[in-house]
Amino acid sequence: MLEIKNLSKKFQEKIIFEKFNLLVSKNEILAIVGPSGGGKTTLLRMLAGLEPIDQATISLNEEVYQLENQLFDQARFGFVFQDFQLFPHLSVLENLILSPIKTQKTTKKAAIEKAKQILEGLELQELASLYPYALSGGQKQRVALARAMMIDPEIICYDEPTSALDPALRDQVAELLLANKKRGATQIVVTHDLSFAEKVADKILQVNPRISAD
Ligand SMILES: Nc1ncnc2c1ncn2[C@@H]1O[C@H](COP(=O)(O)OP(=O)(O)OP(=O)(O)O)[C@@H](O)[C@H]1O
Repeated sequence: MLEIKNLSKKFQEKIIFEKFNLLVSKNEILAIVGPSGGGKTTLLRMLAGLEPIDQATISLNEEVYQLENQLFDQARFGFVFQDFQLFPHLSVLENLILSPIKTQKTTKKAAIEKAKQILEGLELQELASLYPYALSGGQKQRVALARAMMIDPEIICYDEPTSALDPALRDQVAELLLANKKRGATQIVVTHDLSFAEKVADKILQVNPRISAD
């Protein structure tokens, strides 16, 4: 269970979050929707430790994180950002195996085996030796999803995971999220796509309905 209480965040004088609360239970999929500029990406960036949090109480399975020490245990989180953040100098397979080898001391052989399995599940096995520049936007998006799953994170956060995909591939991503749920993952998905949210989510949370695009 991930719980965020009384989160505040400002950029200069602009209030993005004020006393914002979020609760996602183990195994749940929470969809976060809201207007452009409402703070959805900022929320994920704060969880990823990429953006400082002004104030909040955040706990994961009742264990409270000390924000001032940046004690987020990133090995328990997986993130798929909108710009995918694939390493350009590494092949698809190398992109997938880097983190488990570095952070979890998985053997290269085991990591490759797992990567192949995950790629197959997403029908991406043909892409294993390609470099990111040779992939389409939708392929990069699904490789980023595959990479996030390599470390079996407890919480997986996705920023607009279907934005580059046609309807058939959107369905594939929906199935992937549901399969991750079966595996025990807790998931947070930021999306503009309400029908996708309704299809996969247990709960839908509206962020900052008052704030409109700037
Ligand atoms: N580093 C920053 N410095 C100043 N303002 C920022 C910064 N990052 C984001 N903002 C502002 O914070 C607000 C929230 O941005 P954010 O990208 O989180 O919104 P969003 O809900 O993800 O929007 P979209 O749906 O368009 O992706 C916007 O007004 C944005 O301009």
